[in-house]
Amino acid sequence: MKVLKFGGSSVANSENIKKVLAIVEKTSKTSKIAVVVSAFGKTTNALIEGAHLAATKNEAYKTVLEKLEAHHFNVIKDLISLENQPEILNHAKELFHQLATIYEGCYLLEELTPKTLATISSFGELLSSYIIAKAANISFETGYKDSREIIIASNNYLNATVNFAETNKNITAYFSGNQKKVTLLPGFVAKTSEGKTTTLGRGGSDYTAAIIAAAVNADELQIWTDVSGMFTANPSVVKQAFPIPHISYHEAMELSHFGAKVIYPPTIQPVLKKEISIRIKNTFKPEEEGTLIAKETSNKKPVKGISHIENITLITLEGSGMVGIPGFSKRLFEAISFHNINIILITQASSELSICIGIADEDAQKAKAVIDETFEFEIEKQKVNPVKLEQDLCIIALVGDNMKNHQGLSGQMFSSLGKNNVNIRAIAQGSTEKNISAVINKNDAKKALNTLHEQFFEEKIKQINLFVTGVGNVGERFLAQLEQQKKHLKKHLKLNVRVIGLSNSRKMIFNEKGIDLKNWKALLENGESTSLERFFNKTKQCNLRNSVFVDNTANQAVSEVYENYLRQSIGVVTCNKIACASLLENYKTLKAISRKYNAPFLFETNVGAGLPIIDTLKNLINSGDRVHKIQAVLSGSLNFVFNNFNKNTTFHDVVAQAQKEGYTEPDPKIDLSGVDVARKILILARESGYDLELSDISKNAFLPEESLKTKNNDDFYASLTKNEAHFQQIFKEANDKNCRLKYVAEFIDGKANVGLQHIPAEHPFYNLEGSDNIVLFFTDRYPENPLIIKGAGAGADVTASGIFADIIRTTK
Ligand SMILES: Nc1ncnc2c1ncn2[C@@H]1O[C@H](COP(=O)(O)OP(=O)(O)O)[C@@H](O)[C@H]1O
Ligand SMILES: N[C@@H](CC(=O)OP(=O)(O)O)C(=O)O
Repeated sequence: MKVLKFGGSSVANSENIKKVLAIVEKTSKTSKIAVVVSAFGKTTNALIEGAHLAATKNEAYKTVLEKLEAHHFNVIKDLISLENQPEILNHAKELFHQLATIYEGCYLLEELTPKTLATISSFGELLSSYIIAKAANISFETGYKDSREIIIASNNYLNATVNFAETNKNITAYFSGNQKKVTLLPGFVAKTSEGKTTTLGRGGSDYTAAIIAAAVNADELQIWTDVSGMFTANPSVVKQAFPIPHISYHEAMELSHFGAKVIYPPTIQPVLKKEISIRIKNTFKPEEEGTLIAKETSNKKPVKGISHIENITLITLEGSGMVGIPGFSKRLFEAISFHNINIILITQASSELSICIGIADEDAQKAKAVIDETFEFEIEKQKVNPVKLEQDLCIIALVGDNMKNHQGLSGQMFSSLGKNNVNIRAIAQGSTEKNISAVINKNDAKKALNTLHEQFFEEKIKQINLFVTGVGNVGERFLAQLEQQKKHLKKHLKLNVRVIGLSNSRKMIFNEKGIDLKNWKALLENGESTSLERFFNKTKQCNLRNSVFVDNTANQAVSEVYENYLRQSIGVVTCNKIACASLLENYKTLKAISRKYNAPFLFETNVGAGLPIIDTLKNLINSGDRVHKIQAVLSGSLNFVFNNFNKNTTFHDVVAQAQKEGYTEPDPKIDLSGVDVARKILILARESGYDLELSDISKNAFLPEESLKTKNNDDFYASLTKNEAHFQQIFKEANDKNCRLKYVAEFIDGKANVGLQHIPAEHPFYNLEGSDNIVLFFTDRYPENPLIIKGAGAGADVTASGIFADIIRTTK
């Protein structure tokens, strides 16, 4: 014999019930079966809500009742042919009439006892089982048995304890005398020995099915629900979660205790003793295998699943008077259990200075009152502090029988949470090591579950969540490259890089599933208005793991918000040089915060666009080398300008061309004044370990004073035209000596300067083409022949590729 249980979601409406009937009919062809059904989805909640409304003198209970009645009548009309409807509708009407009378009693008396609430809740299953049994009978012979006649339980009405001796006798007697292939029974409900209706606790239909399965020694217990098995994590929170094919009783119990709702924890007890296997199946995808729960599993993976319980309060009892005095914990636990408060987690510091327990939020105030009363004397004598409550928490737990045989799992768990700025308030690990639990803030639950899932189940694909600001030349190219490389990154680097937030100076858009990069322009145009603060707040709210803020602007204000991101453990990748070239103190603070919060701060594109200059320098320094001298041509735009400027061109036109090709900063004066090059050599000096300010760098300006003083691009260009003779003179002086003009940056033994130089033909800078950059590092290991890096040092495409490389570096 097999026992099949269909949950509320499986019988939520007539369409679903038809699917259930098909499964029942098919299974009954090969085995005798008992079918346990829950109330139609959400009915129990509605019944309870109606009861509370009635007892608080709120007439809205009538609306709840009307809606329930209408839904049940509609299901009957959908499933049963017209001529058979009257009998069934009449019986349902009779049940609703009884329910209305009980509600009215609560309304008049303004009272709701657990006994009355249990009776009210039982109507969901009584109605559903009756209707489904009648519908089934149309196609195949189906018996019906009211579970209250066979399951006997205590008068703890909302969470009754089963009398197994009586119950098992009743069940075996009933089924041995019943030859029907299919018998339908309501879940959740039972009767006390005095004959009163009682219930087995929320989710108790699973328990009904398990009790029957154990009593009849069933071949299998099948739990049919709306997901294809027990998942590695709650699939509605962790999209990447997948069904666990095979899991042990203990693992399933731990997971369900810690919130994996697919089965109700006590379910396992009766079937475990008899070693009856449980199969979790999906009513809507019956062809999928689901999860098999049995005594042993062949799957030796240490972590089988991750689950969480929401709405937890931590209660801490602490005080110096507790040290070395036996009996404190005993008194605490006795007081708590006497008041029927369930303890979910316990931790005690080995110093014995504090005991900390985790309980459901709804019990918090009661628990505080009980504990304060129990320790009234000690609190008055200041041996123990008044109880401390911390709310809005949740528990996350790693579960697996085999965790005990693997070292370092808790280390991995806590370090990956720490890296993603998830603050851990308490931890507990059972001595059986089947479960490692952590108490964290409720708002971090989604991030924590996804982080742990990635760590323990998705070694292969890592998700990177980008928040990108700036969609100018560089930003646009970056988004295009990302779209183009998406598949490659997934396949070869196992990275799933998604843009979650995107903004320009006016608008922003967010999509937690990832913005469609084929269509970002139109989406952004229709986005909401933005500010740096709003973009940051929204990013913070998303609270996603592996988050990176990408600055593709050259904007001062944007460079001033990096610290906010880093403090949230959100990495920063930027091509904007302003932050790293700002005051030394600020640069050092950003670096320190990046280290403290474990958030990468990467700016490879600050020098030489996509060329690996800063990364190479870091590798030299980290491996113990020392930089003595740097000589470099670091301005792609100035190089382009002086490579193309001669007596046949005008300085104005060449600069305009450089800007058009995307080599200059948005304000070309930043390049031509030498400020941009000064910033770059400053960053290289700082990365080499020298404490320099921008003001320490001497600049040999070649622009006339008048051009330097202009306030906008138009005036700047006009001044270039006006001073054409000055620029031609500069060219002529170099040309007359057979030299080329290069804007050179130098750093020698702690001092830096930038300026235009005459470069002779034999010098390595002489043949530097187009917008190329070159850097010569003279170090302990490269004293005579420098380490040279050379290549295109400006342009949107190469800069975007440098940003790209930094984003990949954040994952290392
Ligand atoms: N680890 C998990 N695996 C599968 N489902 C889970 C898990 N954790 C939580 N759930 C949730 O449990 C739901 C099924 O439980 P429930 O709503 O009680 O079903 P039913 O209506 O069949 O009784 C799923 O839809 C899913 O959202
Ligand atoms: N209907 C009851 C019992 C039950 O087990 O329901 P479900 O199978 O839908 O979780 C409840 O909601 O608690």
